Amino acid sequence: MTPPVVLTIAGSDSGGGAGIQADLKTFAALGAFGTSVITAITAQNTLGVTAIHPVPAEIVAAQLDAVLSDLPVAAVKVGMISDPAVAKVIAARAAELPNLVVDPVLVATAGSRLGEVDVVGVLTAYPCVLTPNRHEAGALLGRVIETAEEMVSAAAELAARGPRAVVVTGSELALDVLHYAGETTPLRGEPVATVNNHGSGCTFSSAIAVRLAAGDAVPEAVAAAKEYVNRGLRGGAQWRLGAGPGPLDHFGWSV
Ligand SMILES: Nc1ncnc2c1ncn2[C@@H]1O[C@H](COP(=O)(O)OP(=O)(O)O)[C@@H](O)[C@H]1O
Ligand SMILES: Cc1ncc(COP(=O)(O)O)c(N)n1
Repeated sequence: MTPPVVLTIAGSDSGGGAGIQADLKTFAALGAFGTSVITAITAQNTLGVTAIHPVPAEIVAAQLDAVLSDLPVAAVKVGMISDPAVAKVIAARAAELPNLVVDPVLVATAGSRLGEVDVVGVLTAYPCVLTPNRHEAGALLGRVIETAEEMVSAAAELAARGPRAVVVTGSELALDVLHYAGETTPLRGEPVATVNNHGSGCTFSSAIAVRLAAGDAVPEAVAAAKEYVNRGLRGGAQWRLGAGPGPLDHFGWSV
């Protein structure tokens, strides 16, 4: 059977743990055929980002044309966008991007800045599934989001800007908050004791896109993605890949 096609529009992580590399592994692991539009090349490892080379907007547009004009894309995940012109290219074609999931990437796990609120904020107005972590939700709203109560109000406020759903993720708390169809629901997971969380947000948003492509409704897609990330974190918990926060076990090699 022909697999569903999912597209990631994101940055490359040379260390292989986050960005395009995490997205394509997630797509493959969950049974989707992955395509990619690269928005930036980062020189990155588990310790951090040492250089960023933005891909020119016209090359991003050409990649998008090449994929959309030929392949039956069923869902799209958007990650790192560092250039306002690239945000414009994506926004101009947002209506053609089915099952859009936007991860408003602002800062890498190791602390380097990967995006700006003004640029990323452009896409939060589209009917997407928006997946900020607490820090990103706080940056988008201009205040600190830390507690479960603050996550609940942040999810509802961000949803009022236009997304069809918002999931504010809680990293090591394993508690996420979903706002969908007018309701806010806390999603509790099993916390995994690990330092290896590089790429967890990328993996989460990509897994949501795959499940939406497969026909899941938003709450089911989010629940399945949460479970997939949890497995990946458990599998990679004992891995020693790099001196900083390492990647997830995308293929279940260790669980
Ligand atoms: N240590 C952990 N144990 C269990 N779940 C986790 C852990 N860290 C992250 N998650 C889950 O991973 C998903 C991605 O969220 P998060 O790590 O907050 O994204 P980001 O990488 O953007 O900070 C969420 O479902 C979150 O609950
Ligand atoms: C190219 C790129 N894109 C995104 C992230 C965020 O990673 P995380 O999933 O850990 O928030 C990253 N570190 N690098």
